[in-house]
Amino acid sequence: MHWTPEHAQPLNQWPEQHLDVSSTTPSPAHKLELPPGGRQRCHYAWAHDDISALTASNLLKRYAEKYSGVLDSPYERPTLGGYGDAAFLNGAKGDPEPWPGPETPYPLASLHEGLPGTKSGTGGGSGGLGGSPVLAGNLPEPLYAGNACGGPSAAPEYAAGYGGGYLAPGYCTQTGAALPPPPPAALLQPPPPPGYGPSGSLYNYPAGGYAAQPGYGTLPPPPAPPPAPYLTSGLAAPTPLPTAAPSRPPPSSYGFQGASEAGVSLKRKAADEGAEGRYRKYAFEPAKAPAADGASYPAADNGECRGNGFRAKPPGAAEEASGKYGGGVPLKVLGSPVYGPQLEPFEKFPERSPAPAPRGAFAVPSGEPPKGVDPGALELVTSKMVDCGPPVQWADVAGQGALKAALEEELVWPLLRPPAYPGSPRPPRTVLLFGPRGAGKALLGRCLATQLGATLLRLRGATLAAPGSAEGTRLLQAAFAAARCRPPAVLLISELEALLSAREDGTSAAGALQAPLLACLDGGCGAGADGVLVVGTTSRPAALDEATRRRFALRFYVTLPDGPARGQILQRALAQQGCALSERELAALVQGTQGFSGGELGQLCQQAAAGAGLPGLQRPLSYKDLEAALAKVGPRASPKELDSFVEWDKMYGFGH
Ligand SMILES: Nc1ncnc2c1ncn2[C@@H]1O[C@H](COP(=O)(O)OP(=O)(O)OP(=O)(O)O)[C@@H](O)[C@H]1O
Ligand SMILES: [Mg+2]
Repeated sequence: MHWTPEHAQPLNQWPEQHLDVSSTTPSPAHKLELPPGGRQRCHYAWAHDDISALTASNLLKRYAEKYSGVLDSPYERPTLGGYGDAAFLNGAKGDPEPWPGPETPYPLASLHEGLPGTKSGTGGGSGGLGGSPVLAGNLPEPLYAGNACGGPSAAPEYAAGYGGGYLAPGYCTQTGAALPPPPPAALLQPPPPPGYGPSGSLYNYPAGGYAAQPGYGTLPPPPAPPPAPYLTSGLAAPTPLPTAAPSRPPPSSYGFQGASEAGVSLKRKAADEGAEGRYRKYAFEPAKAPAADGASYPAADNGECRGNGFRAKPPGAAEEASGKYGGGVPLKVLGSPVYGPQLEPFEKFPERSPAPAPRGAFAVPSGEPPKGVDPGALELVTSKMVDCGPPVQWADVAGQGALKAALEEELVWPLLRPPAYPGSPRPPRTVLLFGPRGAGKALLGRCLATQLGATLLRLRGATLAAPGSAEGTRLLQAAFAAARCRPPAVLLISELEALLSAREDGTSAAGALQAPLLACLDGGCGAGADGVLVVGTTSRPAALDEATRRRFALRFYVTLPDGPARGQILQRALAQQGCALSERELAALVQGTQGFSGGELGQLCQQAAAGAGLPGLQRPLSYKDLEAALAKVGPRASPKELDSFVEWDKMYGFGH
């Protein structure tokens, strides 16, 4: 090829032209244009194709020697820029200075990274010699094998070394005269020294890539990286970090109130690491198989039910715990040893323990029905209000990573641990969970009971305050008393706001319930006793007056589920209906259910099933059914309402 005036391009356009390395003589028409900053020496390679066979052979020999020298040198080499001929790749020869032009110098990676077959296979093909985009971007592709543009293949002798691995895609537009063929690949890439076998791998990736993570949003496993032939087989390859979550350090004290905001927020951030981080146990677990009888909750069996999802066994019946509870440990010695003596078969009012448990532990036995409590109401509470649902683990609550971590750190741990020293601060016994309806407040209350190994008693504010319910006060007091009789106990009062504000028409007993509630929260009905945790939930925190608000030592905002959490809740709900959506359909559904609470997502699935005529219809639920249901079920919480939660949280919440 002869030089033509079309090569007389300004320097800044020069990289658009192709480059021949067969000559070191600059063309007279290649005017030197000094970029800003000045460049003292600059030579251009000049293309021509009329060199003799002898010259060509000499050139080939020269470059072969040069590059075989490079390849034979130790692995830790400087970048090409350090070599005398670094500019070979940038179009200028013998200039070791970085390119001082207006653009930043082209990054020159280590030559090893650019060589075909090394680990830099992810650079979109631009990781060729030195990874120089100039070179890669201007080589006329038709010369090289592996040309995605369909150009003629390279001469067979170059195909192996120039397999197109370093050609970035998109060079099809370069149809100019071809460069002289590059030197044979065999010369540029001598056989690796012994031990540098192509099978050597830099990282311990599994051959087939990593398995997809369970749960929503599973992505296809990442492709295994290309082999790294430059590692000797004897070299110890870096090992991926261990996947087991490190054990969490115990809290240094019970001073939850004094925890600094910064420290708390850092802990919360760590909690958001979800399944991959140290809070792995908070990861949502796939749907559990429904009970054999179809009931989601085992039938209440008051003789055995402790209200925390666990059934106490007769003495001596050692039930092997599942892996979750520590293999080989009988189920009845759950969690902290503090609960060992209490996790015995429940009797209605167990005898007071002769040896009182240490003060401050959550499980101080009492067992005596308090005086002044209506026995009938107590009996009613005991038989009707003890929740015998299945245990709820942290992983059963989708999302809410930071909140779950906060509850565990601020509530569960302090309650489970004995006091650090006599007179140390008493752990909190009251917590308020507020947030939109169906956000999972009650679910978290049940989870707390499970974590504490506690009996769960449930009260609904709206039921107690129902018009005509003169029993409200008696039931409320009895519930507190019953909780005290069955320590450790969690008393879950949902719709708390219903107990507080009397209706204007006077049909509600709500106003009358506020005083007994406050008295009970102050410990008058046993709530202050060790071993009872009161969990109040409300979707109208603004309705709480200051007196009530102050009674709750901790106040947490339960937010609506985010996208991944919605996906998990949906997947779980749909799996129970035998419906499996594709990933795309699920993603679309998650997108379409923004602002839905967990409860509303459950309603959506039920509506879809009802709309499709299930369960009579013998086909699985489809995406279309869900789309149709979306027209009927929507989010109830308005943006304004959500803003008010955020505001309230800022003012009175614990700010997890
Ligand atoms: N994060 C979640 N993960 C899994 N299920 C959830 C989640 N949030 C809500 N749900 C499900 O949604 C339903 C309603 O939840 P829950 O009763 O706990 O809401 P709530 O906040 O107490 O509502 P309300 O204010 O009406 O009392 C339950 O079936 C619960 O299992
Ligand atoms: Mg609720």
